[in-house]
Amino acid sequence: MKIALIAHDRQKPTIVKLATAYKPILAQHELFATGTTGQKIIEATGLPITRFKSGPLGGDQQIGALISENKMDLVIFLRDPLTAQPHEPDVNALIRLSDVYEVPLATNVGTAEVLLRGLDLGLVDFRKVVHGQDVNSINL
Ligand SMILES: O=C(CO)COP(=O)(O)O
Repeated sequence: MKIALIAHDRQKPTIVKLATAYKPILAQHELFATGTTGQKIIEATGLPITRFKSGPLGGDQQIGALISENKMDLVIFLRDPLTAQPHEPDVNALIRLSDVYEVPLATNVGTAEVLLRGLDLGLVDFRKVVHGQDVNSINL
């Protein structure tokens, strides 16, 4: 599965802790991130991550574009609900596209943990249908 990891500045320590705790699960998947978030996770965990631009410089839009092509299966976006972001329209666009394409999205660490545990249990396998795998070969 393709997983996007994104965090606003005040949430970066949290996403680093999350990625460290769930490294064994994350390591089984293809990881993507916005620029600074990806850098911090790579430094802390050594996980291979494809990094896009920083969020305010278009990174959210780059990930949104992949969502619109069904090339992203799960998004963890730890938003800062208490700080205004200069690129709020990009943040909203990414979340909106996740809803349009029915991509599981966590915007806080509590939901992120549920999603990652669910991913490990195969609960996100419905995404394989999107990728053309025969529905009868998937335990839904
Ligand atoms: O701003 C962001 C998401 O909106 C995250 O970008 P960075 O990971 O580059 O800090």
